[in-house]
Amino acid sequence: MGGKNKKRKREEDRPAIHPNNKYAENPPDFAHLASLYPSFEPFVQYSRYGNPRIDWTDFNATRELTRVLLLHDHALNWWIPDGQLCPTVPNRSNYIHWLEDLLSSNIIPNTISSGGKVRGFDIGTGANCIYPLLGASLLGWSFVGSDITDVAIEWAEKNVNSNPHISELIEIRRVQTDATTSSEERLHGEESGLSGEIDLCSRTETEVEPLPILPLDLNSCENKNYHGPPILVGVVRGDEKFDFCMCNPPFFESMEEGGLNPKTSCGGTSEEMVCSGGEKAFITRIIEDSTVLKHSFRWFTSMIGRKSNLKYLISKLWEVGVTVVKTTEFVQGRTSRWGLAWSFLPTVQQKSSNSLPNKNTMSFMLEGLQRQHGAINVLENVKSYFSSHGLSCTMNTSSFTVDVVATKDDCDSILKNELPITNQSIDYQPAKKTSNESSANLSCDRSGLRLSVFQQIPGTLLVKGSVQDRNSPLSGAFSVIFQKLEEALRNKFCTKSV
Ligand SMILES: C[S@@+](CC[C@H](N)C(=O)[O-])C[C@H]1O[C@@H](n2cnc3c(N)ncnc32)[C@H](O)[C@@H]1O
Repeated sequence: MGGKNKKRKREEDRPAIHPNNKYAENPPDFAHLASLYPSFEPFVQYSRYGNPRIDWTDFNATRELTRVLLLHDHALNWWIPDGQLCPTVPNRSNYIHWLEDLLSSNIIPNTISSGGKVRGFDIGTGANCIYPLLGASLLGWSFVGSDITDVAIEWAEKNVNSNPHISELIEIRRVQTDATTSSEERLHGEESGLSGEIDLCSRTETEVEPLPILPLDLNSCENKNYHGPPILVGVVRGDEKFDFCMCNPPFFESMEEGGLNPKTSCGGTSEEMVCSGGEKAFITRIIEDSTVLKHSFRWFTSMIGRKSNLKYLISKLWEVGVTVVKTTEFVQGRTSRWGLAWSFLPTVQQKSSNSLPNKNTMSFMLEGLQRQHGAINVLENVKSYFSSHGLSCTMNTSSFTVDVVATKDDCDSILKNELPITNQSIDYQPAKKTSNESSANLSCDRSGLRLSVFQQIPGTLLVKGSVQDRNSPLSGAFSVIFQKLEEALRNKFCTKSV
């Protein structure tokens, strides 16, 4: 009984289909579709209570369902050859709608696309080309869809060309497969011949600009590196800009690992489902590529099949210095997938604080913190940052504030030195501000700064700073000092493995 309740509770807690998804309120009606499409009719069976269903273990049934849903609900002509990965339309639509949310959230200012037209890059578009087809037909987005196999390129192009109303919006781009690169080779573009790796597939040939050397220690990616063809670096041209990239990666390291879900048959060849190191290595490569192409995309995103990989990948992201990480869960039936998004562009919040150097109040978010790094821990480190520069600080653990007293010389000391935040133990000072000295500090030649730490949601803290005396010498240096504090706290809290 308890077990049943727990299970029901778990299912209630699971995130639902995206509210903008066409199927959120109206799931596919098999009986209605069967009455409209005679080719679908033989695949629909009825329970003894008259409920229509299809046999999910029959590839032909799932493919025909996808075909009629794309035709009926999206006016799209579509087909794939036997055995190719067959997408489920409601599930794939969720990813598109999540991207729509990200783009409209304005977390990252819209500096990339021109004229409000959204442009995306679908890594591994597959024979089914499902994301560009849905993105273009639902939202008018334009896409480059890349892939490595002949069958994917051939059928993706067929699927695009069968839909003349959106075909102008989608370019299918072949990635050359003979250019498999190890991490070491990729570090030296000229050795791997990156400039020759693109087959632009009937588009005008454009040479890829030389790419900078990757700033990462690639050996740190355990021993299961990705050794396949290029993914973004060497495929995206130097002059291209995208609002986002997306990817449903090859999840598995081998077909055996993938196994076959006996309850469904969505097809999927080894080229589609398998790569060296599985999704963890594939997405790690996307992350590495994103450090090189950080200004070419507003958002980098990928789907993730295993929750255990999510933690590793998030920690990798903070290591490479992203400004923001977002995650979501995609649920269809009993299957969960996760969405991971990141960017290197200044978030709107960071941008607005940076663009107002003489502001008296600034703030930043620390996201993706490990559980043991709570507000108190961050507060202690704020105090230690200032006291390590010789400033006098009072920490109040009730209001979660640190009051800093600084002379002009103190300010100069912080601006000149870059002392790292250490793990030094901290002497707590009384929470109450009692000494006369403290009030005197806030006047005349001495100035006061107040730093506050707020818990937003688990794992996310807001750090706010405000100048207490607008005429103080500290006021002019406040934004620089605050940015240095932000950098030090990010280095301390946002770079360790989760
Ligand atoms: C899991 S399938 C996804 C297909 C389709 N996007 C979908 O969601 O159904 C992964 C795709 O990635 C392609 N792929 C593998 N390595 C690639 C690479 N380096 N660049 C581009 N595509 C790649 C495979 O050929 C395959 O079509």
